[in-house]
Amino acid sequence: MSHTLILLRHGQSEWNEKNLFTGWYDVSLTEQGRAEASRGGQLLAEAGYKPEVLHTSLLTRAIVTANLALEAAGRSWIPVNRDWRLNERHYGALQGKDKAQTLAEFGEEQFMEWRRSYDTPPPVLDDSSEFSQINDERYAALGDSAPRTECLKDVLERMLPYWEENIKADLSAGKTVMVTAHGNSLRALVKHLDGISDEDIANLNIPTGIPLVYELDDNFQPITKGGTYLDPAAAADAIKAVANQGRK
Ligand SMILES: O=C(O)[C@@H](CO)OP(=O)(O)O
Repeated sequence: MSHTLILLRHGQSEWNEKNLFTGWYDVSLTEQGRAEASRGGQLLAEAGYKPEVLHTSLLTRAIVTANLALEAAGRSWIPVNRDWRLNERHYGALQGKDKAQTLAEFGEEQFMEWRRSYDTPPPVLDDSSEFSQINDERYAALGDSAPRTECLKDVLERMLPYWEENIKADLSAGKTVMVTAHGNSLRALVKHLDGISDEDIANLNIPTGIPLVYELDDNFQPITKGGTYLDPAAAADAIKAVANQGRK
């Protein structure tokens, strides 16, 4: 039996538009982001996909994207699970910083190390920062283990238990699963699914608002490596734009 997994990165957020490192900071979608989310749902409906259960992060931009996409697909009624393990990577002390300014200040190598290396986290974010989530009630259960910065490896390690215990369980039950999450939490999941090396994952970028569909075999291995974007031409352009963020 094959399994259908739909990955959807949230639509353009207010801080994507402003070119700021976002991480766990909770921002809303722009009008463009809302339109991308609805179009993502239309693409699903046109291709005949019917999500039966939704998993999202605890961040508004993913939640609103899922709501808009499911509404457009006529599937607003499906059960929902939300978990911090699907959150964007905590961007540490870079949260709230301008990407172009950070590139200019620290140079290409350090900038890319922080953005795309597998195992180098940015400096930790101080709990007293206006960009900290340390007193946010939605993470209260994490206590002192709540992250103050994360590299992609950290994201993979905290996301995998959720994949194993929650998402795979729904897929095993024969459900079409939609996961609405973030650039880096989805990069971590795709790295795991496609077996991408620690080096090569630096070159993988995920566009906003375009569904990426994986058909998985009995062993949860992708039948088509890399999955299938429902609008491949738009995805290719948007992937380039994400890769080039921070550059004029
Ligand atoms: O700022 C962020 O949280 C992420 C996603 O928007 O950015 P980047 O693509 O630079 O990892």
